[in-house]
Amino acid sequence: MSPSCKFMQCLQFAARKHANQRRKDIKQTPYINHPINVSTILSTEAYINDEVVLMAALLHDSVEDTDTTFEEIEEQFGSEICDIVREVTDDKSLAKEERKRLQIENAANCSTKAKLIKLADKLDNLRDLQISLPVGWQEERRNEYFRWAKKVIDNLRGTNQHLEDRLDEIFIAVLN
Ligand SMILES: Nc1nc2c(ncn2[C@@H]2O[C@H](COP(=O)(O)OP(=O)(O)O)[C@@H](OP(=O)(O)OP(=O)(O)O)[C@H]2O)c(=O)[nH]1
Ligand SMILES: [Mn+2]
Repeated sequence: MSPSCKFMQCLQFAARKHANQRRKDIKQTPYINHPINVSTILSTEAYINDEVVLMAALLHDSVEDTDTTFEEIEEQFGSEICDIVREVTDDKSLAKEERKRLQIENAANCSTKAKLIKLADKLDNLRDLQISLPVGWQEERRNEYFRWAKKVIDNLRGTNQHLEDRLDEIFIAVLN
């Protein structure tokens, strides 16, 4: 199976939008590696072949973290993908504590497609955290992220056993 023309355009769009952004690690990894990882995890580890999900994964942080608007996404990639991106986008106008609380509270009410992206997003972030501490973070902040992520994941269960198993392996290794 080869990726569709639409999928490749989506990859280009996400790469352009995240072009000047870096991850928080010491190596300043290009940010686009993370949306690519999330889409790849869904394809290779969760066995998802629905391109709507794989494309929404590429776009999942574009509105939250770049100048991308939902209107742009809807115009370029359609309303179904746009609605999924909307579901996985935090409202940055809210205080961080409130955003984190809402992720836990709203997780169970998401669509299955949005839940898949949330599972893969957390899995990639937790893997990064296992490898290294983001610049400026102390050990306690990493532990707090692990504890919070488990609360979000606990409200997403029953969505994809492959991803939930990978996440549980991490929680067993890092939480007591
Ligand atoms: N582990 C890790 N995370 C990094 C790194 N660079 C950037 N991030 C991003 O940081 C976010 C987690 O950090 P927080 O302090 O909790 O959130 P904040 O950036 O919104 O303030 C994640 O956002 P997110 O994808 O929107 O997910 P989430 O906020 O739903 O967890 C993650 O993608 C890195 O090097 N390692
Ligand atoms: Mn993300």
